[in-house]
Amino acid sequence: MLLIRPIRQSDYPVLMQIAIESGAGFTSLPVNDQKLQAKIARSEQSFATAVEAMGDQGYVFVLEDTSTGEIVGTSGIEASVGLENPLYHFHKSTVVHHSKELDVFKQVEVLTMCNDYTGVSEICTLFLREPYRQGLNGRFLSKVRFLFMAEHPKRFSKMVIAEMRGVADDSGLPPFWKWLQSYFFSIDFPTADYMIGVGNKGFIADLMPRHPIYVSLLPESAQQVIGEVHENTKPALALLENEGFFHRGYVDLFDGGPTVECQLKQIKSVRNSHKVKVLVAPVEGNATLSICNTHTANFRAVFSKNAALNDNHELVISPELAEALMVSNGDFVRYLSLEKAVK
Ligand SMILES: CC(C)(COP(=O)(O)OP(=O)(O)OC[C@H]1O[C@@H](n2cnc3c(N)ncnc32)[C@H](O)[C@@H]1OP(=O)(O)O)[C@@H](O)C(=O)NCCC(=O)NCCSC(=O)CCC(=O)O
Ligand SMILES: NC(=[NH2+])NCCC[C@H](N)C(=O)O
Repeated sequence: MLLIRPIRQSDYPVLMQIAIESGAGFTSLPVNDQKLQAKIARSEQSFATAVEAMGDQGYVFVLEDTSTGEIVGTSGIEASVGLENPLYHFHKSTVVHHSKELDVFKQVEVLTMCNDYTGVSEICTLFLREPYRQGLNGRFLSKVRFLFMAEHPKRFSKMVIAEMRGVADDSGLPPFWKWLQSYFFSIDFPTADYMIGVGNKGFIADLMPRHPIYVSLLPESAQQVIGEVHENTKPALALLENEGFFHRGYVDLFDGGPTVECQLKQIKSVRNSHKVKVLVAPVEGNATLSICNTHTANFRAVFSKNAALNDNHELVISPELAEALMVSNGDFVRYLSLEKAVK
């Protein structure tokens, strides 16, 4: 069975392995002992703390294959970004240059640096190891955040964003970064991404162009990737677009990847999840459900067909699922169908 639970200290070696596998551009997992250890400790503390209002919490979930005990994926939520460390984006907007005398009307695009998403919640760190990229595993890992947020809304902002990794060329370097590197930064992309990942962001304010940038003055290769995602991130974006996330012109400073947003209560999986009591009994349902308990430190989520609603609006779940979810008769769970919507 595949089970999602909060990360713990003993998962450190595998988190480091995933940080290495995910590569440059996967900003939230820098290959740095101290930062990864601190990330786990902060997550443990966040899950364990009774939170009445969102603050500086960060939650990391792992996907465990219970048949082997192996960790095969990660998924995360930052409760409120940009408060400890500024959160920067470029915003792409339109400027009109118009001369009545000459009858010239030019609409041009500019990128302006901003901190517009300060204080919102961010979903992040979505990574599934390659052999497990099959069936409903990726959907489960992405959507589990929405079950948790639906169950614990006080811990999160009304607005949720996701920063999607931008396009990289065959050598792994973002075409968008190349012009910034040559004119402004003089450091390579992995170094810049690493510095962001470990929270050293001061160099952005020091070195970034101070004025809005005309998109048409950038090299063609940089213009083309603004708002586009990395090949490996296309499934992650498709999952979020199905949830109702959309792009409003905010892009990453370094690789031009899009940041997408959705109001928490508008997220499809938040709207379509239900909280019910459980009844533990052998059962074979006809739809695959993703189910979580209502705990925080002992949060558990699974997906299975061995669950179905009965006429009393209880969710009947098999004893095996009840044990994995740490629930018994009469406890509450929250569930969501993982089936693909018929288009
Ligand atoms: C993101 C995941 C976990 C997704 O898992 P899978 O690859 O198994 O996904 P999947 O279930 O097969 O596909 C999910 C949906 O994407 C669609 N899909 C698949 N390939 C596609 C492509 N090339 N272009 C467009 N859509 C595509 C599928 O049809 C499906 O849509 P339907 O459901 O409609 O059929 C994985 O790909 C992964 O680990 N990627 C590498 C790491 C990465 O780049 N992570 C995102 C970083 S960005 C981040 O972390 C922020 C975002 C976030 O946290 O959510
Ligand atoms: N444009 C970017 N590279 N943004 C970071 C994308 C990766 C992802 N959001 C993470 O958790 O790390």
